[in-house]
Formats: sequence, C-alpha cells, structure tokens
Amino acid sequence: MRDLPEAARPDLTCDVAVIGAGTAGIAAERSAREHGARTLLIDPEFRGTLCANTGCMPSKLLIVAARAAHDARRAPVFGVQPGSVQIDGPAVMARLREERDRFVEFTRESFDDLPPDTAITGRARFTGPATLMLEDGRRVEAKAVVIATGSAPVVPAPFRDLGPRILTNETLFELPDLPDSLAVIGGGPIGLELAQAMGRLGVAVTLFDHETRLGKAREDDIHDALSRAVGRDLTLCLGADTEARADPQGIRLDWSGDSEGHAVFSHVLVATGRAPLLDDLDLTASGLDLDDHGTPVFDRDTMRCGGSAIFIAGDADADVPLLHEASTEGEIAGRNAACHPRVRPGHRSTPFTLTFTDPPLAQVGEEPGDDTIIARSDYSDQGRARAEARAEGLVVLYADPQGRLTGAELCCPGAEHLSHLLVWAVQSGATAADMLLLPFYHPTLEEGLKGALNQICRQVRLPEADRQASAGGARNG
Ligand SMILES: Cc1cc2nc3c(=O)[nH]c(=O)nc-3n(C[C@H](O)[C@H](O)[C@H](O)COP(=O)(O)OP(=O)(O)OC[C@H]3O[C@@H](n4cnc5c(N)ncnc54)[C@H](O)[C@@H]3O)c2cc1C
Ligand SMILES: NC(=O)c1ccc[n+]([C@@H]2O[C@H](COP(=O)([O-])OP(=O)(O)OC[C@H]3O[C@@H](n4cnc5c(N)ncnc54)[C@H](O)[C@@H]3O)[C@@H](O)[C@H]2O)c1
Repeated sequence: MRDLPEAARPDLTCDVAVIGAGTAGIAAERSAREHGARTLLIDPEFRGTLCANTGCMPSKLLIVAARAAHDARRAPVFGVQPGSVQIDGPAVMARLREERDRFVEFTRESFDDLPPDTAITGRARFTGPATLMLEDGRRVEAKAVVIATGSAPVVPAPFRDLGPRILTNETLFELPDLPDSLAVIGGGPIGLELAQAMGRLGVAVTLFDHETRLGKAREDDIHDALSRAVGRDLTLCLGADTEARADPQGIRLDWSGDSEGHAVFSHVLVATGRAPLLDDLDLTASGLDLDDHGTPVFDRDTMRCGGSAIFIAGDADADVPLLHEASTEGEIAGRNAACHPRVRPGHRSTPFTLTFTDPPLAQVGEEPGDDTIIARSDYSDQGRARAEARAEGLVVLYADPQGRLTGAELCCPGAEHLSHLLVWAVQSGATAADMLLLPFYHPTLEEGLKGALNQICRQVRLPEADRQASAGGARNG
C-alpha cells in the first residue's frame, strides 16, 4: 500500500467487505469474521433488517390482530357469546408498531456487538472487481466482496405517482388507522397475507391478480381450498388487469379480463413482486456476468459470482427471497468470501414456503414429476379440525416410486406446523412407512396425515404401519 501514490490509496481496507446490513449481510459478516477475515459491513442506514422493519414481523403482527378479531366473531359457534366485536384501528396499528419497534431494536443491537470500526455508514458502489466507493467519496479495497443489498417492491406504471394512498409494505404499517377500503394488487404471499388480515379487521378488501392462480398453488384442489378460505374475508378478482387513477375519494380502479368493473378505494396496496436492489451498485465496474434482469450470475451452492471474488446473498440474488434462505446464503457467502479462493459448497435445505393465511398455504420440496406418487388427506372432516370448527382443506403428499417423501402442498388448519414435520421428513429421506412407525398422538391435526401416508404405502407396496382405527369418530383421524 505504501508504494501507491496518495491519491490512489484506499481509505479503508479489509479481507471481506459486505454490502448491506440486513439478514443476509449480518450473517455474511459474522461468518466471514468467524473464518478469520477482517471485515467491513457497509450500509447507508443500519436501520435493522427488512424482516423486522417492514417484512415478516409487522405483517405477522397484523395477522395476529386479525386472528383475534376472527376468533371473537366465530366464538358463538361454541356457545360463547363475546358480544359485538369492535375493531379499534388506531390501537391495532399502535400495537403493531410498538411490538415491531421492539423487534427492530433487537436487530439494531446486534450492530453494537460488531468489532470497532467494522460498521461503515454509506452506500457502496463498485469501481472495480475488488474496489468500492462510498457516496462520501471514501474508497474501500477488499480481497472479497459480498453483495447483500436486499430487494424493493416493484410498483407497476399505473400505480406510480398517485400519492400516499398507494401503499407498499414500506408504507402500510405506518398508517395511523386501518383504511376504509383497500384494493390489493397481487395475490402472492404479501398480497394474500395482508389482504386477509385487513379483511378480518373489518376493511372492505378486493384482491386483484392478473393471473388466475393465487400463491403459485401447484394443485387445483389446494388452490380451490385457498380461494374458498380467503374468499370469505375479501372479494377475489382473478385474471383481471387493472388501471388506476386519482379520485377525490381515493383511488379509482377500472378492471377488465375475467371480470370487469370499477370502484373507488380509499387505499391500494401494491404487492406485485419485489426486485433486487442492484441499480446503485454500478455492477458494470465489477466485471460480473449479469443475467437478462441485470442480476449477477452465481452458483447457489457456493454463492460465488462466476469465477470472481464477489459473492451474493439474500433477496439481492432473486433466487429464494425468504428469511431463512437469506440467513443461510449469507453464512455460505461470508465463509467462502473469507476462504476465497478455496470456496466449497454449503448446505442448502429442502425448498419450503409458507404463506400465513388462515388456513396457511405451504409448499415443500420440488414440483412433482411424471413418476411422482401423489396422495391426499382431506381435512374437511378431520377429527381435531372438526372439534375446533375449522375443518377444511387438504394435504397433498408427493413420494418417489420407493415411497420416499419428496414434497407436499398443504392448505389446511395447522399447515404451518404440519409442513414443518413434512419438510423435516423430506430432508431426512424418510419413507411414508417410516413416518407411520412414528407416534401420532390422538386427537391431533397430525393424525390427518396418516390417510395420505397409507395411500403412498399402498401404491408402492410398502407395509402400512398404521392399522389403528380412528377413535375420533370422524374420518381421517
Ligand atoms: C411484507 C413482507 C413479508 C415477509 N414475510 C416473510 C415471512 O413471513 N417469512 C419469510 O421467510 N420471509 C418473509 N419475507 C421475506 C424476507 O423478509 C426477506 O427475504 C429477507 O428479509 C431479505 O433479507 P436481505 O438481507 O436480503 O435484505 P434486507 O434485510 O433488506 O437487507 C438489505 C440491506 O442492504 C442495504 N443496502 C441496499 N443497497 C445498498 C448499497 N448500495 N450499499 C450499502 N447497503 C445497501 C439496505 O439498507 C439494507 O439494510 C417477507 C418480505 C416482505 C416484504
Ligand atoms: N410468508 C412468507 O414467507 C412471505 C410473506 C411475504 C413475502 N414473502 C416473500 O416476498 C416475495 C415477494 O412477495 P410478493 O407477494 O410481492 O410477490 P410474488 O412475486 O410472490 O407475487 C406477486 C403476485 O402479483 C401478481 N402480479 C404481478 N404484476 C401484477 C399486476 N400488474 N397486476 C396484478 N397482479 C400482478 C403476480 O401474478 C403474483 O401473483 C415473495 O416471493 C416471498 O419470497 C414471503
């Protein structure tokens, strides 16, 4: 460094520079440091993770408020009369923000544990394959770089420039009160979760999607179960293209396609997908190969971009934009950045997505192939679900010709937990017969899985371990 003229000397040097202090970046920095690297963690704000601020946590806080309202409304089915249910919108939003801020504080506190001079405030861009420039002009030289800049909502043209009544996940949780009415554009996980929650909190919600499938459901009967369930809390308008314009009362939407109409909504939530935040990075200077969307081409086992010393993790890579994947990818990227050029594959877990509707939608493993054995458990009369007056939906299991579980799709009560059991079974290589040898307590939602597991055993001629008659008086456990 001493031989360089002063003007060319970097202001900051390190082994691994991590760009972005979200879930992936925090994991990458920690992992690189644990593997002996001198690290820098660069972020313009250090405001805590997307998950805590505007993602997983505030959305689940809205969902739990909605569930409380829903449970109170359906209590009379059990002979319990709670009286008329009143929703105090400002109180719902205040509790959401109070709890959310607590979660955000925890993620911010993790920055206090960083070694001195590791956290660098600034927005970074590439000036070369291993050099970065911060917006204040400081130059950073690193042996390896991890890109962990996250993603941002994509707002299609008709919804841009229409003012604060157009919401995204970045603004919805800041509303002082619940909206009078809400159009939700997009039936992916964000749209589904927030639309159903708002509907249950008494907001008049219409959900639009230009496709006819909600939540990328694989199976027709799973999609039917999901549509029926959310259709009780909101109006569904699938296969519809929407136009938007400002109106004195809010935002007017005109839609056409499988249905036609127009209406004015006090607010519109745009949940039409998210795109990696890479534009500010000047990736051309990095020398990386980019795909058609401008995302670096990378190896998802090592998180390395081509043959370079640049790694990528989290939503920035547009692969699987989920919290647990961001964390895993960060850990792999950080370790390999520290050990570069001796990179090695990290462990990637079985694909698993969970949308927190009621009942939840879960997808486990890969899509079924031509020789996949498919079996179903119906939850519309499952014993425990029936007792709780929430019997609906189904579980679809996938297995290979040897009876080994390869995946599942669920939309039924308890799917949040049942899907965990199933993803653990898939990842550990269990067969349907192995599963049936495990204990099933009675009366539980888990018992409902036995029907599909037995069907697989019959189809592949494995022993059906469970012959125990249902003691619950209902079909399927
Ligand atoms: C509404 C919503 C609900 C969700 N719910 C769930 C859920 O229930 N379960 C689940 O698994 N996943 C959920 N997700 C997805 C999950 O939140 C994300 O996959 C995850 O948080 C992504 O983490 P990340 O580290 O990639 O990004 P982030 O946490 O966004 O971190 C990116 C960081 O990069 C910084 N940055 C950006 N550009 C630069 C630059 N040029 N220089 C320096 N720093 C920069 C940003 O300031 C930010 O701090 C949800 C997402 C949303 C939007
Ligand atoms: N529970 C969870 O794990 C959870 C919750 C929320 C978000 N997330 C993550 O965040 C990511 C982004 O979520 P998302 O729901 O915004 O995106 P998404 O891409 O999953 O879904 C977007 C939906 O919007 C529709 N759409 C796109 N353009 C449209 C248009 N112009 N008009 C009408 N519909 C349109 C698409 O057909 C699709 O159904 C997800 O992929 C997921 O990884 C996860």
